[in-house]
Amino acid sequence: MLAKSYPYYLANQPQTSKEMMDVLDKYSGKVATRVAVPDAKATEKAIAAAVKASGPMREFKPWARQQVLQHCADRFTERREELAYALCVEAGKPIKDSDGEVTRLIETFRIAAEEAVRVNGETFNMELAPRLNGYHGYTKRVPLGPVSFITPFNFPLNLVAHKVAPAIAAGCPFVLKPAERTPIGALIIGEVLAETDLPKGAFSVLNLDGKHAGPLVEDPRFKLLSFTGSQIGWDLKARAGHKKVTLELGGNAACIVDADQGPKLDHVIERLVFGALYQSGQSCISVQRIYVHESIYEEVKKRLVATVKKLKAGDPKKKDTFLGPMIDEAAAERLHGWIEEARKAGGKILCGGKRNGAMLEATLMENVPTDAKAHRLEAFGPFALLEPYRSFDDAIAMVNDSDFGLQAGVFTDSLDHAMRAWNELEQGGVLVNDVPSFRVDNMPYGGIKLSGIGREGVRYAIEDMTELRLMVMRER
Ligand SMILES: NC(=O)c1ccc[n+]([C@@H]2O[C@H](COP(=O)([O-])OP(=O)(O)OC[C@H]3O[C@@H](n4cnc5c(N)ncnc54)[C@H](O)[C@@H]3O)[C@@H](O)[C@H]2O)c1
Repeated sequence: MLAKSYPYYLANQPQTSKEMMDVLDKYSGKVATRVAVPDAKATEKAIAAAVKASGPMREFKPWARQQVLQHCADRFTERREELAYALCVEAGKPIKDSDGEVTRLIETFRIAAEEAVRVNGETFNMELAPRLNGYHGYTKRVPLGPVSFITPFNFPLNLVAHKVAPAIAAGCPFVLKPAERTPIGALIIGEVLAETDLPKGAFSVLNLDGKHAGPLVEDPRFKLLSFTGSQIGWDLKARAGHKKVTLELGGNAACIVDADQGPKLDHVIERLVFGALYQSGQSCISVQRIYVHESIYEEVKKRLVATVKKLKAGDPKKKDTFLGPMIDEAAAERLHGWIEEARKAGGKILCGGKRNGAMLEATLMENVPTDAKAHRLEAFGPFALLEPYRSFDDAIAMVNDSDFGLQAGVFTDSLDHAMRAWNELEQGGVLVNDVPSFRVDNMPYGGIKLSGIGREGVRYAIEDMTELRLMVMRER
């Protein structure tokens, strides 16, 4: 069950407001609950409180940060069902996947609890020449200070966790603006954080829409803006002034299926279907382009289509639903338009292609021209295209023919091809024998090209939220 309404959080405290925002059940389209919306004064108070909390957060020692993070992980475990249900309703995410996301929320906080006591510097030798005898160098990592976070709709818990948990581990006060279509996950995280003894002002969770989030981007009192979302991130970076900016943006991830899969093809098909269609393809590392060696192309195509046609679509609250709705009708309409455009330009629909409101059928296509939107832009929906390739050189070139570079996958038993993929694919990460849609929460995760700058994954986010401070000591 969801609460009737949810407060926002200002300087660790729940707040009501005259202005309320509806949150829709994404499957039924009905109002599921309402959230309190802060005004401009509250945003200013949240920033001032974060500035004031910088000192106390710095002094809030690693063991105390660890305890807070552990408490959160324990409370999320106790509230697992409620969290999964909230996600299922607010994001239309199938309940099994929602439960999986709660697991990742818990894991991310547990990883951060471990990392909180491992934020180390180094000792280095400065005696490089006789004139430097007796000099020693030491570094430690110090928190940056107040940081601002903006998160997208598609992982309302885990992408919030990837900012909030490292911030606590690093000792940075933060102001978070969750996606306005899916704020509930972040607000339950806020409710749990409010139970802890984090210093006053250490966190605020503000239910703002993009138009009212300007101060989180522009205010110079923030030392870092960490943004996950669409290409709008680049505009925000241009407005962010001198602060550090990390951007986790989208992609049109590709996967290569090399020749000679033999009996392993069963696993390849299962992973490709998952990678392309899991949570209706609304993942930044969803498989959008599948390049298959020509010797097995027809077989892979036949088996993919047969598997996709069996997937259960519909109510995300039902346990056996694989494919739920897209986030809203406009998103489904947009991708449906791209599919139609690709079809008219010579692409062939292998399965799916029809839309009913926010429900878009799982769609596979081939012969999609490389300049079609469905090929070049981020589909961010239940869609993938297939193309055969002749040589591994061709496959690498096809994957790299993209403005994005988040993750790519390659199924191969050839060590040479695996190494070539790792060396030559222009990506933040290369998955060998799995789909690019794979992520574990301690790995460095992020992209190049239009997919962003910086890496998340708890330890890497902590690096972004701290800076090195050097001490040089001379013996005398
Ligand atoms: N690389 C990653 O880790 C990753 C993970 C998940 C999603 N994504 C990307 O996120 C996108 C989907 O999410 P979305 O539709 O919520 O993205 P979005 O860019 O529309 O919204 C993301 C967030 O930015 C806010 N926002 C929008 N305009 C703003 C403005 N002018 N000023 C301040 N904030 C503003 C939104 O309110 C929301 O909170 C996809 O492109 C997806 O690939 C990337």
